[in-house]
Amino acid sequence: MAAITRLVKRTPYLPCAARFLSNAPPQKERNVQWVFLGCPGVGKGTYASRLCNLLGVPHIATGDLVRSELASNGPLSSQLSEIVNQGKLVSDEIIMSLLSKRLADGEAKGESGFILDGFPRTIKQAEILEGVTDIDLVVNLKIQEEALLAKCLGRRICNQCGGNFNVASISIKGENGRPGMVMAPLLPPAHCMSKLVTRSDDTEEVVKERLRIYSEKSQPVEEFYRSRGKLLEFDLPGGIPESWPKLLQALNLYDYEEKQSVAA
Ligand SMILES: Nc1ncnc2c1ncn2[C@@H]1O[C@H](COP(=O)(O)OP(=O)(O)O)[C@@H](O)[C@H]1O
Repeated sequence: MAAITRLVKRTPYLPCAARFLSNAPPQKERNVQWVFLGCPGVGKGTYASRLCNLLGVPHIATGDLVRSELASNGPLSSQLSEIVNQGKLVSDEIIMSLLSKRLADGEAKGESGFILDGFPRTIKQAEILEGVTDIDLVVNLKIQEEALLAKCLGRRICNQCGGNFNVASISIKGENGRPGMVMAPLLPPAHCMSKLVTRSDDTEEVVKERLRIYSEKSQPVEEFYRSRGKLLEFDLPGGIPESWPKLLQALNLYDYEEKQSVAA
């Protein structure tokens, strides 16, 4: 984490989304350092990568780092493949080493700021992160539990362009005061259709284990950040068309997106 430590020492931080957009005179600003938390399948990757495009910061997903290490057939590959395909968590040491390397590579390329997705996933990881840098904001994405399994099982990746899609069509009836929810599938363009693959850890058995591990090991991380006043809870009201504008509003970024699209 040397890269991240140096990064922080050089630059003061903006503590939250509202400050990020405030009209206060610019300080020596650095880009946002945000974290996305949420159960497997909730949509962390989708919303984190959209926000990263908007804010011009890298989207760093530790799941992607693990998958690319696996695909490299390096010394850790067989150990990682067993852990990931059982739905277990990779050790904190391995994750910290993959993440430090990713941050150092980014820093060498001149990256500043980030949105972390899938990290921290344990209290130990949150403590290590807190020891080396300031996180401005932690977004805790939530969705009705019934939708999670279907969303994970519907995930598809295009093995050519790497795009993420979802073939699940979700419709949950509202009852006992709980609102209903409809989520249309997120289908790929025609040229990706025949190249869709499913992640090897997105089987029903493994997803259920990942959800169990999330509540045991990762849910306490929500409280870690809540107690520090950094947690923004966000209940996804539906699919991207309903959720994206509301997320921007919650982050005080609605006008920012409009200004960016006018400038483009
Ligand atoms: N921060 C982390 N700590 C430990 N293991 C991780 C971490 N991030 C990713 N992994 C490993 O990579 C797998 C895939 O992660 P990810 O793509 O984030 O999946 P999910 O869809 O469950 O959010 C996890 O099940 C776990 O084995």
